[in-house]
Amino acid sequence: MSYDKELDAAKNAASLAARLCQKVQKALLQADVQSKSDKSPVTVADYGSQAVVSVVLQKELGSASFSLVAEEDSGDLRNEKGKATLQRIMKLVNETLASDGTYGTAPLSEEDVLAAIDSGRSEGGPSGQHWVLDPIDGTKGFLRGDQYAIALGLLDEGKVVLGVLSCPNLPLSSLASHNLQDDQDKVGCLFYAQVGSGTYMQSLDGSTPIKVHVTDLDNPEEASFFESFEAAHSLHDLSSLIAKKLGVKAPPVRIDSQAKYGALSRGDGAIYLRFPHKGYREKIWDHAAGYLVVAEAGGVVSDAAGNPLDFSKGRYLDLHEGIIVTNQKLMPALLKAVKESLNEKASSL
Ligand SMILES: Nc1ncnc2c1ncn2[C@@H]1O[C@H](COP(=O)(O)OS(=O)(=O)O)[C@@H](OP(=O)(O)O)[C@H]1O
Ligand SMILES: [Mg+2]
Ligand SMILES: [Mg+2]
Ligand SMILES: [Mg+2]
Repeated sequence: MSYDKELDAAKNAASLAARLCQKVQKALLQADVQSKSDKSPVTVADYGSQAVVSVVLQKELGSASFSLVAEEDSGDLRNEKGKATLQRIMKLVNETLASDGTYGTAPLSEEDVLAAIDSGRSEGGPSGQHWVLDPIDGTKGFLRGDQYAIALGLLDEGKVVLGVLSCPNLPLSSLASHNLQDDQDKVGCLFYAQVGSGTYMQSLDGSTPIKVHVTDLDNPEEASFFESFEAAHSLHDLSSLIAKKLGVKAPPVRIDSQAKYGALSRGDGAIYLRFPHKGYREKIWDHAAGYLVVAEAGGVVSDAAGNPLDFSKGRYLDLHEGIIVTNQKLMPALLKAVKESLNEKASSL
């Protein structure tokens, strides 16, 4: 089965949402940032991006059987306190849709915007098609002016069949060769993958796509690894123990969001390690798009016991301990190092 039509719609949606996010990141006001009930930050751009993606997908593909599993909901925007924020989101969404020329025929009302955000309340699951969206993955990175991604996947019968990652701040050239002082380096990458068809990257302003591959490195000593920028999101001590066991010499590359999956898919680094603190449950929108982008580029994504990720269980992923990503050659050694490190950690408690 081909998902070409869905892929075109997803690329449009994720690119347009990036336009909205870039505009907000350039002129971020304190008033644009709110705290959710779990204390994590959310901005007008998270809500606006979710609304834009929902509207574009439904305009392109119809709304009859549309199902979207997405991170944000409109709860905090429906009370008195949220009124001004909602106004700002509506303005942003309408300006963004109008800037494209294709989607902005009639401006959306406040109710339309709330409904577009809330279309993301689907529970997903093992049957039928469900879009999976993180409107801004790495909100903390977004607030710092660092990396973030608009991550959009499509599930069909419980399997990820499309993955699109829009990374507005990721340099087009490899992070491995990237000179952070060199602000001439162009940024803004769009990664996309369709199951069975490989992974491609183009610039967000529409350059010719190039096919990308994970690294073919087989010596762990030459590998470098990615992990979360935020220590609260992943156990940095544990990844450093794993890296030491593998003989990795390079220091960790800490960047926010699924930009890590994008960077890995083009071989900027060889390994991604993610070990959340005890009790945290991973959500499918934090991994669905990134997973396919890496898998179609020849990489392997699994939990810490080597099991494949199962996106068919609803909004959450059930995992053993954490998520590890690398190429096929390095995976056996990585799994061994992970197992030994987890055992050491358990016996030291
Ligand atoms: N405690 C905890 N543990 C693990 N993960 C958490 C935790 N809290 C949040 N999150 C999720 O992390 C998402 C951000 O992705 P990363 O961890 O890759 O980026 S970062 O480097 O930490 O910024 C982030 O995604 P966004 O909310 O979309 O930014 C969260 O879903
Ligand atoms: Mg996220
Ligand atoms: Mg998010
Ligand atoms: Mg969030």
